[in-house]
Amino acid sequence: NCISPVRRPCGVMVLVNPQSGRGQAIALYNGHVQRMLTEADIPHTLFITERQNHARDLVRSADLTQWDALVILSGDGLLFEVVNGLMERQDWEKAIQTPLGILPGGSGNALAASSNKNHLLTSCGFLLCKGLVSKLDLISIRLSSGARLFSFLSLAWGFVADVDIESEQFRQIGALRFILGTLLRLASLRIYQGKLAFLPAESERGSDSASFSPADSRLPDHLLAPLEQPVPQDWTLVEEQEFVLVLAMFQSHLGEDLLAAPDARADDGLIHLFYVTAGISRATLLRLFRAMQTGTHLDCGCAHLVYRRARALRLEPLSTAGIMTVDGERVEYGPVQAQVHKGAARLISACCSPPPFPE
Ligand SMILES: Nc1ncnc2c1ncn2[C@@H]1O[C@H](COP(=O)(O)OP(=O)(O)OP(=O)(O)O)[C@@H](O)[C@H]1O
Repeated sequence: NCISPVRRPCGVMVLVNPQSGRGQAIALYNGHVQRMLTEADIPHTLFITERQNHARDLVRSADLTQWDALVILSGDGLLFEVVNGLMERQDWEKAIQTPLGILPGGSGNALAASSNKNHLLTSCGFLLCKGLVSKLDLISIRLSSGARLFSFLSLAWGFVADVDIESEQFRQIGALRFILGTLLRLASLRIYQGKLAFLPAESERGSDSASFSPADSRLPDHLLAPLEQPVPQDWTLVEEQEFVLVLAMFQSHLGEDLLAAPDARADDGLIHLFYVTAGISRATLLRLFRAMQTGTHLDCGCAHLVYRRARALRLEPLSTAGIMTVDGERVEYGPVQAQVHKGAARLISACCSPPPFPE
């Protein structure tokens, strides 16, 4: 699915979050990344983020004619800011075509792991130097307040979202925080009540309900009906209303070592929807997460785990408070819906074969 190499020599904006992961991103830049980019003759400028939303503000106002690629040395959270900053620009249509690169510096690094066979910093840096660009799906997320976000990774509610956010207090131990968080949440396993509906991927027609917010012309969500109306008739309503987790994946990896949706590709135009219904035992849930490390959780024969491919979904929690995450970042809690926009952004990744230019 490779569409073109980045023009070379090119100017690269490298955004580093000094707080990401175990706070080693600057050291990674000084130790590895700077040398690789210099050796590959890639002119670049370092921007160190000073606060939340700094990267979002930077790319929203940047003169993008100066930059041929935006590279994030951080976790998925910083890329989430960059994607949304680009989509908030007047010239969003052109801006979102700027190739994006990710060098793993966070504790999750799911996109870096999804787009690379060997998800080491070095292999990501190597890809960046090769400059192969492929398409990346963006998922439009509508929150009940009317806010709209663009996601490239995941939407989570229940167990996974709780672990992600509750384990932030253990940030100092890096990716181990997810294991610790999982064990703690398993010990006090909860049931989450809500309604789930989705448009199956195989549905040919696609909903013809009125599209959203005529005022917002960015990537119109033609599959979604307004939240206060019922979902369109060709959607599937999930009978169960008691869940342990609902997880919509847009990439293969939920974390560096969690292959949640083995078949997912960056631009497959699909939402890989997983949900686990109430009644699952702690031991089985733990087994599922262990199997997810090798992407074999669907082979466990667990009747509580359901997997569907979708193009859009709606989730309506029945509780008024809780945790919901988009790309691992906490978002406002409440009814939410999502629709995939195939290949709307561009990613520097390993999924190009063969290389379009001689090495
Ligand atoms: N200088 C900073 N100080 C504090 N927070 C920052 C700073 N720069 C960025 N942030 C915020 O830190 C949050 C986490 O960043 P990021 O996701 O990149 O790292 P991570 O959480 O370690 O990685 P992952 O998302 O893969 O777990 C983001 O919401 C981002 O806005």
